[in-house]
Amino acid sequence: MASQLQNRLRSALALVTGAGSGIGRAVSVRLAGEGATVAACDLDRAAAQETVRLLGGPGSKEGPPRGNHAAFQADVSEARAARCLLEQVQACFSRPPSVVVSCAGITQDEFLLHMSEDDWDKVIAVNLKGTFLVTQAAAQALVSNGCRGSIINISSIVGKVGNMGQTNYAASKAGVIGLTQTAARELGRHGIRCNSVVPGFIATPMTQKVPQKVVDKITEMIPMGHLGDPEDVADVVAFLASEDSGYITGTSVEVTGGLFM
Ligand SMILES: CCCCCCCCCCCCC[C@@H](O)CC(=O)SCCNC(=O)CCNC(=O)[C@H](O)C(C)(C)COP(=O)(O)OP(=O)(O)OC[C@H]1O[C@@H](n2cnc3c(N)ncnc32)[C@H](O)[C@@H]1OP(=O)(O)O
Ligand SMILES: NC(=O)c1ccc[n+]([C@@H]2O[C@H](COP(=O)([O-])OP(=O)(O)OC[C@H]3O[C@@H](n4cnc5c(N)ncnc54)[C@H](O)[C@@H]3O)[C@@H](O)[C@H]2O)c1
Repeated sequence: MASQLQNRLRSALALVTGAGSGIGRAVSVRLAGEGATVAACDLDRAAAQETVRLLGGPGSKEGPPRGNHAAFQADVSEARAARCLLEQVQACFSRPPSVVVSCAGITQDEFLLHMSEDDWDKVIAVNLKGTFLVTQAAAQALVSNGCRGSIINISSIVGKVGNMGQTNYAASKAGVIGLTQTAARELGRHGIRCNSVVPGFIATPMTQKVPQKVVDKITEMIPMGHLGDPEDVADVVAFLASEDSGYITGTSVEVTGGLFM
């Protein structure tokens, strides 16, 4: 990483949900690499703790701790858990997170004709309601403390163009964009920016579940010819977290290799 970026986020406290895997872990590593203190949250406590270890946090084998990073366990789809998460982060660091990245997400893919109500409910609960709950709790904490901030919500290109087998997921990710745009309209006066990142096909455990024939079909459609890496998404998240994007809010930034440009 260029040296001038190594301290770009030195004063930031960043809450990252879904930090235990894939894009959320890459985001945590990148923000910490730019000087942020990271509150790594995941449904899977051990996975969040592993991310903190990778950051050189408490209990790290990566040499002396670099920063006071900390792991938190929460199910973002539960209102009480989301509120408690923000309370715990503020109690731990004596301030609200100035950067909030909602990466927590799931898929429960099935064709519309066969999709169960439970498949629908689970995906909406985590991907859309979970993003709402974390965004709301974080915004309440920032506004009540008179703090500025940057909220970054991870949507998907599927939320813009749809995808076979993903009526639930596509609806959730389209909703994330609308939620984030509305939050941007309401929170701008408080100095809180809200933006969506819209990844395409990124090589993570989530996409490892996709049938290979589908992966092959989609990959052929990508102008850059290959899946993206979680770090490609983290690059954009770090920009939106920083003052280098200080006049950007309400946008959705695609990270797709040109898929559906
Ligand atoms: C031609 C491609 C058009 C692409 C349009 C939009 C592409 C957007 C790509 C971006 C992806 C990134 C998403 C990101 O946010 C992270 C994720 O969400 S990762 C999960 C993505 N999930 C999927 O793409 C769904 C994959 N499909 C499945 O899991 C299964 O097919 C399932 C829906 C569970 C149904 O399983 P079942 O066993 O009942 O059927 P088959 O798997 O045998 O499929 C039947 C035929 O349908 C074709 N198919 C299935 N899914 C897709 C798909 N997404 N795009 C295109 N074609 C699909 C499959 O190939 C079979 O075709 P054939 O009979 O010719 O073999
Ligand atoms: N991988 C892709 O191609 C892709 C593309 C576009 C968008 N996205 C989105 O990016 C985000 C991260 O996806 P990924 O590919 O890294 O997936 P991943 O499965 O590797 O990571 C998702 C993480 O979220 C956590 N999580 C799940 N449910 C949770 C809950 N209720 N509360 C808290 N944490 C929870 C999981 O434990 C996991 O650690 C998701 O929102 C996903 O929809 C992924």
